[in-house]
Amino acid sequence: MSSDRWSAGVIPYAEMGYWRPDYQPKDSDILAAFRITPQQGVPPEEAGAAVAGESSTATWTVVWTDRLTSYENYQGKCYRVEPVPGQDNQFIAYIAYDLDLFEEGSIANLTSSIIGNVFGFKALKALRLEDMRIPTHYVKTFQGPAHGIVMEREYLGKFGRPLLGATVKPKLGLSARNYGRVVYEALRGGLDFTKDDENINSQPFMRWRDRFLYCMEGVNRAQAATGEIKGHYLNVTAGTMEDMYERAEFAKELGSVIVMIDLTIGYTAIQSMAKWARANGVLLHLHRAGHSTYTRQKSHGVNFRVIAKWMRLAGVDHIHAGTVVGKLEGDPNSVRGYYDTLRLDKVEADPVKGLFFDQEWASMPGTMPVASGGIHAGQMHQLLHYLGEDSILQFGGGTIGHPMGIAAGATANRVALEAMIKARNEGRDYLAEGPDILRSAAKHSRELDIALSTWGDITFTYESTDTPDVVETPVSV
Ligand SMILES: O=C(COP(=O)(O)O)[C@H](O)[C@H](O)COP(=O)(O)O
Ligand SMILES: [Mg+2]
Repeated sequence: MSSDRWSAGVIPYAEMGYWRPDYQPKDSDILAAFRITPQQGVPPEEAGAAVAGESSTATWTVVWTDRLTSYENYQGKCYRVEPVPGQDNQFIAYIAYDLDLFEEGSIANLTSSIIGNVFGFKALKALRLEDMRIPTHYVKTFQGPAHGIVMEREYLGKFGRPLLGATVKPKLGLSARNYGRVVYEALRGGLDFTKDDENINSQPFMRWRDRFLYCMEGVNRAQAATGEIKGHYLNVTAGTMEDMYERAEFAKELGSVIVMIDLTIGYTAIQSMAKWARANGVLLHLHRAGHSTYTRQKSHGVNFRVIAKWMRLAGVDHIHAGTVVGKLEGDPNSVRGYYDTLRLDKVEADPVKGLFFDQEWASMPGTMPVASGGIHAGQMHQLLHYLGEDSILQFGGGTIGHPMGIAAGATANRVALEAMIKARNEGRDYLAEGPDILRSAAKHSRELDIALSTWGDITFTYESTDTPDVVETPVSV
């Protein structure tokens, strides 16, 4: 390293040792891929070095106290910068961080480094964290999903098909008793779960305790009517940890198999609830409320695949991860990448799916991805094809908006799903034959017939904002 490093004043980050094209990342390093858009006149290597510096040890000027540390170990090292195909001023900067920089088992600590200050850097026009490689050394310091996909299926006694759910609508305003009726109708009609919406917490029109009581009455009656285990995601999101624990304890006391939290509660609160969920044998559902404020734009923010990784480490059993075909953002290839990240034990780097690194989960259980937002029974073949069997398909409007009522909406979804699973198990090309499979199932189900005639033509075909840079073949849905 040049002795100029110790000249007083401001010297480029690259010369301070944060640009290290010779560096070979270690197996135990935490790796990050950032999309950088430098300001005019800032060389990409300097921009990458600045991100490496500010997200690890550096400040804007030389400090003599570096000499009191083994600073070369603690420095983040930008080891590669590549131009993004088709973009004249975007680069992917790869940065390696030594494991020593991070506290074990803390998403808060990991993120305070990696996304702490760097996104406000004046020398960058925009910055996006595209992906991270979490070494197994660090994976093993996290609890991971409170129960995981396998255990959830065993608790529920439900195998071989996606699970079905519905978000109670309208989002706000129902009284506790009317709310409980929606839960009952949807569950007895054939769904496995119903769900509080992200913004249902404890408002004046329906306090949490009343909601919990009426929802659990609905769950219990539906279980008795169908002989199946049913659940309602009781949203315990609240202003303080104490309130969340109180609500979760009450949910458990009433026999709920699942509670729910919103991403807005913060990483530490999520990890605390995951610990609680494992200790108490209650499944933990996470709604990614708020994520699009920073995940959606391609040049700035944090890609959802990184949030998915952090949340699997943090320990949630369910996470909303996109539908491909529904009303909200979700490019098919990117969504495949998120689902792989959440479910597989070993995920291979794949630029088509936007996955920059191999990721080993070292037997950490999987998190169940939840598809929710503008989906309906007429899309069942596509949902099964894109999202696979270990997923939860959630139809809010697509259950509660059924002209024959809520239970009929639920039945339409269940019949459509079972017809599709049967076709798949018989080896049919269910994606191509999907509409026919649904139409013949509808001959025996008036509920499905009406669902198809009401929503069959509804599609949300808009261009995706967030797509991987390398696209296999354009997929039309
Ligand atoms: O209320 C809904 C869906 O309602 P509906 O089924 O009536 O459209 C969920 O909050 C969103 O799907 C969340 O989005 P995401 O799952 O993408 O985070
Ligand atoms: Mg919602």
